[in-house]
Amino acid sequence: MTRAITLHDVSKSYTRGARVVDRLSLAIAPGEFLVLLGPSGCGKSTVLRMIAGLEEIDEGSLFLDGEYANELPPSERDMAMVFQNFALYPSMTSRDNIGFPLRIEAPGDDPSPKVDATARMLGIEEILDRFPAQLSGGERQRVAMGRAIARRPSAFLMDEPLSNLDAKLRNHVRAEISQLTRQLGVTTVYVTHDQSEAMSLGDRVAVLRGGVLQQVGTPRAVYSLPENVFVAAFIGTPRINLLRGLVRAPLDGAMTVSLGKQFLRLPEPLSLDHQLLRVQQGREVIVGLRSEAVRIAKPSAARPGEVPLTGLVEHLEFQGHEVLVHFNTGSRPAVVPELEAPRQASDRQGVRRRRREGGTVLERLRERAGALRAGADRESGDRTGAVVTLDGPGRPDPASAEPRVAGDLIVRTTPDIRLRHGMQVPLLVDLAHLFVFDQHGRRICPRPDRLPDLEE
Ligand SMILES: Nc1ncnc2c1ncn2[C@@H]1O[C@H](COP(=O)(O)OP(=O)(O)OP(=O)(O)O)[C@@H](O)[C@H]1O
Repeated sequence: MTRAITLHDVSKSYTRGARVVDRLSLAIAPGEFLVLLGPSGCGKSTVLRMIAGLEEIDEGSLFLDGEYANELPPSERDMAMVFQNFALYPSMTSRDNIGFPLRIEAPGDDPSPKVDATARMLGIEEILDRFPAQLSGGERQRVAMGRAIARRPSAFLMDEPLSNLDAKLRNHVRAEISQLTRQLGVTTVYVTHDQSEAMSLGDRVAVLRGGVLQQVGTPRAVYSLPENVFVAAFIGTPRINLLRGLVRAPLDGAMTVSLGKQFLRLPEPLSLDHQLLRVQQGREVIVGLRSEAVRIAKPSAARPGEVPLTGLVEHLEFQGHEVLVHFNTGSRPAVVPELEAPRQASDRQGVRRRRREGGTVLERLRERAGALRAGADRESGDRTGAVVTLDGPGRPDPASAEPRVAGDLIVRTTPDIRLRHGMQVPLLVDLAHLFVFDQHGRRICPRPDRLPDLEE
């Protein structure tokens, strides 16, 4: 039987003070493949270990198939864990490793039929008599999977199971895991910091940052409608272009989003999404353009909804089937500095120091928004908003956060377009793919489900 796993307002702190998981609520359906995604140190493994019963839940509740399970011992949860280091017993053959949980579960029973069936399913019959030291990384991971599935648990909990494999093997085993879990129809909770892994495996992806759930949705939804700038920047390759913009909405002229030296003119009649931007008049916003939102073409080739920009070629990344062109458009990139950062207490000092020095773009945006706002968000229960997102403890030196090559706008193009460093190139921006985030980093275009409070 496969199970429903529900977390309700679950929190956890290891030491007095900072919560590493902060009021997390998630409902995972029976048979669902849910990926917990987020940067290192955001609390993913802690959530998994709380579900497994290996870590105590400080506050909130865990329900398994609707039954309160906070105090249920791990052995009674009927779940199997797969770890990144495979955790095989070195002195046991693959056969014994796979059969080990079966022998614990039913001492005296011969585990061979189940071990053989599992090995057939994974295509590892040939290596059953070898020891872990005689196996490749991929084979070891398959044996570890075999051990997890042999006793047909009601849920799999996988903690970065592919991170010790090389890139090619990772893709291969990733496909196998997807196939296998779907075939078995067992609820799976899978932890990773690799967004492409999350997108390709998950029925749904839950994005965590600093222990706080930012968004949960299908891979398509989190990519196409990220709720805040953190999710937008964490998901998608190449990373979304984030530019500082200023909304101008004169009473007697066209509405524009200024990007420093150039601007995006919003076509009239204004769409509802663009009309709602009017309340941002005179305010700084963050403009998000995924690489597919911009193409290289002359203004005369513009289709409805496309507006012109120009860019100076600063760098070309040849990828074989495509080229990533880094343009300088004269705009200033907005930085999400904590994306890859582990939480570190010592970072707090750095935050204070950077605040005194003026801080990064988003720090300044956040400060303008006011610290009070963060408190208001917490009280009103809105903890996914980017005030919290941008105000977290994990804040490394912005310079080291994301090595960005020169250029503020990355555009994908086919390799047959001949471009050279220093060329000025006409671009068209498809406003149907325009994202705008407010000072708090929350998405305001396309409009969020909940319309923003006009008093904010
Ligand atoms: N046993 C522990 N005692 C104290 N702090 C811990 C313990 N385990 C984890 N932490 C801290 O809790 C935070 C969350 O850790 P966790 O392992 O859940 O994150 P993660 O998102 O899985 O990270 P990674 O991807 O690097 O494994 C980190 O700051 C970590 O240092």
